[in-house]
Amino acid sequence: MTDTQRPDTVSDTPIAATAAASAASTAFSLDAPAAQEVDALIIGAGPVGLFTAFQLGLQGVQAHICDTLPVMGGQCIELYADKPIYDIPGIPLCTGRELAAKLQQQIAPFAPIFHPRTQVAQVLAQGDGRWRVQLQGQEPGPDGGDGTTWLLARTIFVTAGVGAFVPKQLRLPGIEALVGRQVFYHPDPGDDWMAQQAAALAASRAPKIVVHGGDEAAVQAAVAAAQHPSLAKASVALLHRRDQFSAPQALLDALAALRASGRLEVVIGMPQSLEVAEDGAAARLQAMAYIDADGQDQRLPCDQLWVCQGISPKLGPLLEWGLAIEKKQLQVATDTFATSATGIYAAGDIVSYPGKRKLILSGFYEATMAAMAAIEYLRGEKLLLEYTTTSKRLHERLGVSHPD
Ligand SMILES: Cc1cc2nc3c(=O)[nH]c(=O)nc-3n(C[C@H](O)[C@H](O)[C@H](O)COP(=O)(O)OP(=O)(O)OC[C@H]3O[C@@H](n4cnc5c(N)ncnc54)[C@H](O)[C@@H]3O)c2cc1C
Repeated sequence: MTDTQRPDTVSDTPIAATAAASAASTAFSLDAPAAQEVDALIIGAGPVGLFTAFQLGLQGVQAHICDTLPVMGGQCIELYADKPIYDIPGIPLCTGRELAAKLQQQIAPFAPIFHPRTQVAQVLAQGDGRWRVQLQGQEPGPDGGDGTTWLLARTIFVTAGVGAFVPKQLRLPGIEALVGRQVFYHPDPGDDWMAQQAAALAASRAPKIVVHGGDEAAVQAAVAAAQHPSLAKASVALLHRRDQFSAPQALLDALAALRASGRLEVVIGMPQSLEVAEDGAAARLQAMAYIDADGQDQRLPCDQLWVCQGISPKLGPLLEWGLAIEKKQLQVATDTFATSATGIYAAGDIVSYPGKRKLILSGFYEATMAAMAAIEYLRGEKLLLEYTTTSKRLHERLGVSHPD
């Protein structure tokens, strides 16, 4: 089910209202934007969200997965990518990064659709039992729109962990209007993104990129900008409050080499304000004012500002969707992992029930129970237990050979 349709004859109701909702009490939204129909949306691509996609895939359901992070893995990638995990059954030792990679390998046969750098902003009940979900991109979309996608989901799985990992904002007057055009939070310094920035800077004879931050992401972005061939004519400055950076030694060595060669300048200071010129209808960033280590006002010319001040989890809009919550945890039934709203399930660190343990192992169990309950809800019939060892149907879905 992947058709795009305009659900302009169905009603939008906040989740909280659905328990008591009658058709008459709902507000019709005649100008609702087009939405893509999906069977399952997973909110959060941490280990539990990924295993939910696996269990759904085994049952023939292709999931959509969204996350505010650019990559899958949740806490495993964001908080302890290179630290060891010893308590995943059957895997005596792996790092957070390796577990995330193995889970992605496991779900690959089911080709789930990943929406990176996307936060779920709204979940609205429809009169027909489905959920209309607003996915808000962090940057404008390629079509020049505001980066919003709408999905019409039959089931939703909230595997939001400790909250959406979102970049810490740089609080300077006027910065919001520049985000996605000249200001980027925690950019993904891959080839495609670099090429996009090179194209955006092509009109400038001597473009200037300023990276702000002192952690691994900041050093990585500055080194990548200085080394990338498509940005060869851009000057690169790394602005931080002190001349000390926290990153793996190989990255620090690369930074030192680029500084020594003059390709990259480290600027010590604290941002104060942005210098913006009117350029037709749009404001255009020209420079940043900062205070240097001696307390003096300084000016740093700047065509692009890449802000890497760290990432922190925020539960954000999730708390306002109207699902039953206690102490910022979703309440679930332990036989189905259904939430208080029909068709919405939850698993992993975001849920609470008597005896809950915040472990990946528990999350995998909860994800399995939730996916199976959702399949029964979608099909309206009991799900037969099949083993991946012996089931011909499961082998076909996994794309592996079945011994007849
Ligand atoms: C330092 C450390 C070490 C740990 N070591 C272990 C260990 O050894 N063994 C173990 O079992 N557990 C360990 N844990 C705990 C384990 O990491 C968590 O139990 C696990 O990550 C929970 O998985 P999850 O998928 O529920 O949530 P998360 O991993 O938190 O993933 C949730 C994802 O949802 C996204 N998200 C949230 N809200 C939204 C939204 N509205 N829109 C879009 N995306 C959203 C977030 O960005 C995030 O990527 C450790 C935790 C830490 C911090």
